[in-house]
Amino acid sequence: MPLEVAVKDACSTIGEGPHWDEASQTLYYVDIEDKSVSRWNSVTGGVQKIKLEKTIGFVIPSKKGDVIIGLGQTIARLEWDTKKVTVLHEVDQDKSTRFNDAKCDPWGRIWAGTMGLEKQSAVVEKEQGSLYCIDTDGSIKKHVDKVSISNGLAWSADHQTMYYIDSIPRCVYAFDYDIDSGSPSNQRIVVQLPPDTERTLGYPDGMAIDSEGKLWVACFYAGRVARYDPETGKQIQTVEIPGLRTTSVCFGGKDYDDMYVTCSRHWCTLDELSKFPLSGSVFRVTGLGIKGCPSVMYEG
Ligand SMILES: O=C(O)[C@H](O)[C@@H](O)[C@H](O)[C@H](O)CO
Ligand SMILES: [Zn+2]
Repeated sequence: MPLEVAVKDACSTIGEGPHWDEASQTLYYVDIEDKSVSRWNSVTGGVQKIKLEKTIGFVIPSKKGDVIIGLGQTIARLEWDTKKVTVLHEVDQDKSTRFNDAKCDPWGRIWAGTMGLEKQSAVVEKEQGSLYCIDTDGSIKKHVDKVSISNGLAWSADHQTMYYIDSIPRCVYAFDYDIDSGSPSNQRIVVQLPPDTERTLGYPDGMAIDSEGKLWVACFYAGRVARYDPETGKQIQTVEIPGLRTTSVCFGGKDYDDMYVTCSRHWCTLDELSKFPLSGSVFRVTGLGIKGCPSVMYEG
């Protein structure tokens, strides 16, 4: 299936957190260690970038018209035009962590997780992170702790299941999900990558769900996005990506039939950069023949 570079050299460090904004036909993404957030206009090809003062783990547009960001250990609002940052919450004050990936549930609550600081890709002090929910009234609550690298999130179409990735145990978990209260329960493993395949099958990272309820998982160090059936835990399709450190995926474009993929350039070896010179770019995959689910904005 056709793959093209949507944004060349989009990120100099860890490209992450693609979020398709339908109204503006733009793609938001972050460059975590570059401390920047960008917005690429798919119609004009133009990119707007805002530099920040701390690492940025995610960006999610809100219904108020600003964006919510995971800035260091804080959740903040960023007004795009004025660049004004307002901190809403600070977490993990007794630990060395930072916010990483986040996603809204179908009701528009933000689920955002933290991770220990990396010295190298996927090298962290284990179980330092947590998963938080920021409700539409602005309140924050911790739901899961002892997370190593909090990553991809997705919800089933019937809203009854929440999927969640911790990259270090290399699994995708499922929880029963109560959409009315925003509470997950009954955690179980639905996909487990086999041991000793870290450099071939990679670490599961960002995730998106398609209209058939299948999970698309960015596989860091594997240069691919893998499609899994959460019912069987089996891989059913893969898309090769010319960036070994594939970090995340979302759907966008007309009818949500395009897939956008981010990857990292951070800590790439010279050998890796010569084999994968496009590391750090944002890719668009077309012709998949499936439809993805929209990115949900924050309703608060
Ligand atoms: O993209 C992310 O989520 C982290 O910020 C990354 O650093 C990688 O995930 C990690 O290194 C491999 O799992
Ligand atoms: Zn990630």
